Amino acid sequence: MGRKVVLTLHRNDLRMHDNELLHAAHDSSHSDVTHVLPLYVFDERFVELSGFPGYEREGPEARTRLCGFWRTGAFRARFLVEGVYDMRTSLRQRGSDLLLRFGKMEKVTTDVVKALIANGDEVREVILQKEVRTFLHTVMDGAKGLARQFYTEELAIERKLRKALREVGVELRTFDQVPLIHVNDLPFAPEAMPDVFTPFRKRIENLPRLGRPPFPIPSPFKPYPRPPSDSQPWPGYGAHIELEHRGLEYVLHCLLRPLQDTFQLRAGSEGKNQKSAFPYAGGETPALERLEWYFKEGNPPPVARYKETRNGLLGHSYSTKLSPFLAFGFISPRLIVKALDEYDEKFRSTQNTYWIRFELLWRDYFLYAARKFGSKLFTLGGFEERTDPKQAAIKTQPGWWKQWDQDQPLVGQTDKEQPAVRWMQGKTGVPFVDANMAELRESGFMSNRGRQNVASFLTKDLQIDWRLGAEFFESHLIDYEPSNNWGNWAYIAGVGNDPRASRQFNPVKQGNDYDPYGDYVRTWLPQLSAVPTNRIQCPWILSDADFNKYIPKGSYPRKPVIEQPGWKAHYTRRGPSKQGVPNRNERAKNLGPVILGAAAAREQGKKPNGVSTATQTAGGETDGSSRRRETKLNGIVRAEAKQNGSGGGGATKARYLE
Ligand SMILES: Cc1cc2nc3c(=O)[nH]c(=O)nc-3n(C[C@H](O)[C@H](O)[C@H](O)COP(=O)(O)OP(=O)(O)OC[C@H]3O[C@@H](n4cnc5c(N)ncnc54)[C@H](O)[C@@H]3O)c2cc1C
Repeated sequence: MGRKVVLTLHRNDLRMHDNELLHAAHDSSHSDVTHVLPLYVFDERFVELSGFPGYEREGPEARTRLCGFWRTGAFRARFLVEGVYDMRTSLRQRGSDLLLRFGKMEKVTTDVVKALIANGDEVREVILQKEVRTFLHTVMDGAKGLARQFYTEELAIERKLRKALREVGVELRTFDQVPLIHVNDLPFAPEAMPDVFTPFRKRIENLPRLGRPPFPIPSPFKPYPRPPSDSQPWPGYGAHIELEHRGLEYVLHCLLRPLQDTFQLRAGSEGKNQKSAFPYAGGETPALERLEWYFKEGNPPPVARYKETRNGLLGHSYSTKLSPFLAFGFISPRLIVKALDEYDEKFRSTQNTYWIRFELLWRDYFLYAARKFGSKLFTLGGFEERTDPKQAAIKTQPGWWKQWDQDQPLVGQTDKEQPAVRWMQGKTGVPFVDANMAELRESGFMSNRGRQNVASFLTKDLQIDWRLGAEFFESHLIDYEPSNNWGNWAYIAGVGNDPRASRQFNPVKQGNDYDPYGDYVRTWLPQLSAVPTNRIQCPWILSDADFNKYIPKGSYPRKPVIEQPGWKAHYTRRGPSKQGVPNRNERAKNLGPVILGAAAAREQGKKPNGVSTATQTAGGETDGSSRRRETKLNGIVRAEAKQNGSGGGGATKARYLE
């Protein structure tokens, strides 16, 4: 008699705990199912597969759309492979397995289903995690007055898969399990969610509970359907017997092989950087170890200091470091909330746990905002094209953003490279920015504080198209998640949902505040090790003699790529500057028509209003430090972020925060 099989197709849900796919495949509605086949497909659209001998790609290389960076850089590729093999081990320990294949997800899956059917098996259904951005998006075409519909990339793939499976008589079932708050539990229709974070958060916080309880791990596991014979394995690239046996290192080697180009260091190919703030391997096992360590190790455990340490830069203990695990679904957000609840219960303290929940709501906020605004997540004018079309029109005028001229070859001299290139290389000459970029390039991680600073520097100081930054992060970050990355970038660039679009960071002040002894800069820019602490954030003000004395020749730019007047007050650390010229996003709010004129002038090759574009953001500074008001609500300490490091979202009267 043929086997009755359910196929669970895994993407960013590579875990045993709280996995609705595995739960559904084993639950009572499938009591007559005899086998479960878990499948993972390395999809050529997201990960470059040309390093596998004999692999024939169907589509183009897995590169980002605008800048052509590898979509999955070396650190994330390693992290992913580690996680996939970790899940495979866990499944094998339970008598199951994980089938690994390479290609296009919809094609590979359908081929496996066909092979099962040809073998006389009955395929009951294929189960898949629904990605949040799986929806149809309607856009009005202004010129033609027509409504045009776009598929998100995820929806396009899901539709193709559903169609191909239907043709062989098999249904696809999807489950929503990426956000903490299930879509059906939202206190508003997803398309009517509040545009701004604070009202979104407040509505969610009024729910009776934050997220559903996690699903248990199925026990026992239904057996894995072995192929008819070793000589006839399940189809698809990867069926090759050698690949099956060579394992993780071989797969990794093939994935890393093509990932060498100008801005991609040999990152990841040599394993973990000892200095990294994220020293973990990928997978559910390390994720659970981290959770355990963070919530239980020591008395009190690290979670007890989250609020005070979350803006740290060095070492792994300063924040939860759960984002990379969340991005691949190695850990479920509901399990994190369970750990938070248990901690609250045990220690009767909600101070720190509140702030972790708060941050997790930022994650949900960006996930749902991406769903609401669809393709606007990736457009130059961002969400603002829908929320404030007039502002968006100003900010999408030609000349508003500078571009990276990719045809211009590298000149090999730092101070002559294009500003975009200096930013990517971590050679802007502004140590706090460069140290963060070095950390990203050499470890695949960067703190939230660092991300805000380098993003602000690229978009507000250098005025470069923010999508370059988003794509660079997409390529390099191990915790890359589309909605959270692009949403945060748009937010900082002033085209997202930040009610205060003028948010701008002063990297000298930020360096003084968050790296007061220069330890962080010295860790990632060892060539600056000998620079005295009072000059470590602004080495350009050293005399020539001192610069040459402290910094090895040619190892660091003599001058920063840009110097803002507002930084000067912080060279001598006299405290925060009160002066400031509004940055251009602020001007866009107040002086839209003037800037429109300026943009037009720039297009004609003139300097707008006699001001060079480089100085238009002069003086703007945002510290981003916490200004929180804590109130008691329902017996729980709640905190209002007037302005917080991750973009508190609350309106504030101060133009520049100290
Ligand atoms: C320009 C920019 C790009 C970013 N790109 C990503 C990305 O691709 N993927 C990603 O997961 N996060 C991204 N973030 C958000 C944030 O920087 C990281 O989630 C955070 O640094 C991860 O470290 P952690 O897990 O120790 O965070 P913690 O401080 O411990 O926070 C706990 C969790 O809350 C969530 N969280 C915290 N801050 C934010 C935030 N600002 N937005 C959304 N969720 C948040 C994360 O899931 C995080 O794991 C980006 C932020 C900026 C400014």
